[in-house]
Amino acid sequence: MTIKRTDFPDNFIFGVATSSYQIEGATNEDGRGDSIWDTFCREPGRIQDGTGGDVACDHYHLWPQDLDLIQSLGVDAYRFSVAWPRIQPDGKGPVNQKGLDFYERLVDGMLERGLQPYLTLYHWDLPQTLQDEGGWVNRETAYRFAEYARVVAERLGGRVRSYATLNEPWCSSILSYQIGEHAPGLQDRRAALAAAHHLLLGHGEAVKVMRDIVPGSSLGIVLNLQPAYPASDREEDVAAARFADGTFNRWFLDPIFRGEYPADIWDAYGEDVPTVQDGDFAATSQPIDFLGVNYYSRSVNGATGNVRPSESSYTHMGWEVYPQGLTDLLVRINHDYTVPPVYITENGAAYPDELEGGRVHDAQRVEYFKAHVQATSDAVQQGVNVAGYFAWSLMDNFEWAFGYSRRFGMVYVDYGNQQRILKDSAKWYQTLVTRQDAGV
Ligand SMILES: OC[C@@H]1[C@@H](O)[C@H](O)[C@@H](O)c2nc(CNc3ccccc3)cn21
Repeated sequence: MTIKRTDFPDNFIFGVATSSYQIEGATNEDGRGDSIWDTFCREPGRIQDGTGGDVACDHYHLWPQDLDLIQSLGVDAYRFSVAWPRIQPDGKGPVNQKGLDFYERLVDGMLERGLQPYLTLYHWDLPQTLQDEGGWVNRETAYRFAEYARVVAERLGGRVRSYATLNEPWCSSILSYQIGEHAPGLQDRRAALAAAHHLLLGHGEAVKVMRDIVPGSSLGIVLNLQPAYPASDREEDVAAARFADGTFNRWFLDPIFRGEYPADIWDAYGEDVPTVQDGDFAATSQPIDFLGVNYYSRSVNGATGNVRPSESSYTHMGWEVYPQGLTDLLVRINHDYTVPPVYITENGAAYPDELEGGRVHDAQRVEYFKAHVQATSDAVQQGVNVAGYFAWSLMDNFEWAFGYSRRFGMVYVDYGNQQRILKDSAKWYQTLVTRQDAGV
């Protein structure tokens, strides 16, 4: 099998993705306020290597060369996120014009290079001042988010045609307020479920506001979805997989596409369920123009916990390489829900890359991308309306609780001198997207 660009529709978008906190640095520059990640990184023990996003890839200063790099790959689009604390340092009220100016220059730079901007409004960097008032557990934050969305849309609306409200509300709620591995690092399921609800409410309120400001633009949301497979056909394993699917996938898909929470999981959550007010589901489920799917791996669920199939290979994050899971996931959501066009907004892998003679031979990552681009094509062939694929990530960057110890980039970053070096995977992607018939 040789996956080729021509295996996809002519208007299929290939891109690369990043996020503000992971690449920008300049956390104290031009009026930017603190985010919850600046606070979290200062708390001892939170980040595996004790680092933070103060410098990261210094993209705030190196963005022209980084856009040149993206352009050199031959991709159609660039998925990036706007840092709320650069736009409203206190999360509400006064707007920081220098922050808006930065993103205006960045977007103009994309357009000048023929790159389509795919903007994400929120990729986890909540202004700390809002967290001081409860963060996403506070329903008011949903309304502050819609106000922030208005500010961005009013400034960039003439240039940007695609807006995702949230990146991965599961991570911004469950991982952050229940599991506690991400900022703000709380461990309270009731708080996490309230946060999840207010994130989805904020998504809905922001879409409502943006419909008037940027008519004709494509508005959507990005979910991390993970297909759950039972370890065996034993009833208890099947039940474990259904519960995992419910808490990870359906708890977010259902309020967006069905205007309700899944009854089985609602019952399982008992008294921890969120307070739902009249009109909330009308907001969370209003029509959107695309669904972004971040896919990395699957889960294999047993009654006594997750299973790690011994015959599979695993990435540096310990995630199983399972490309079939992407096809299965896309076919399933296309069958179970009435979905708009789908973008794979993130897909990629971390491996312990070695710089050798100025080269990085990341053969495992090349194979990962080939297999998952093929899996995406398989879903298209099975009738799923997939409109694009964004590789995670353009370049190595701050990998949240893992700091800089995990490299996801197709471009290597030497943090000592901020040099960018194309890995073999970047070269493979370049041949794919520029129709040079990349071989398998
Ligand atoms: O971990 C790799 C990327 C991360 O760098 C992105 O900022 C984020 O959007 C992202 N989401 C996932 C998948 N979801 C996930 C699940 C468990 C823990 C952390 C992320 C992977 N990634």
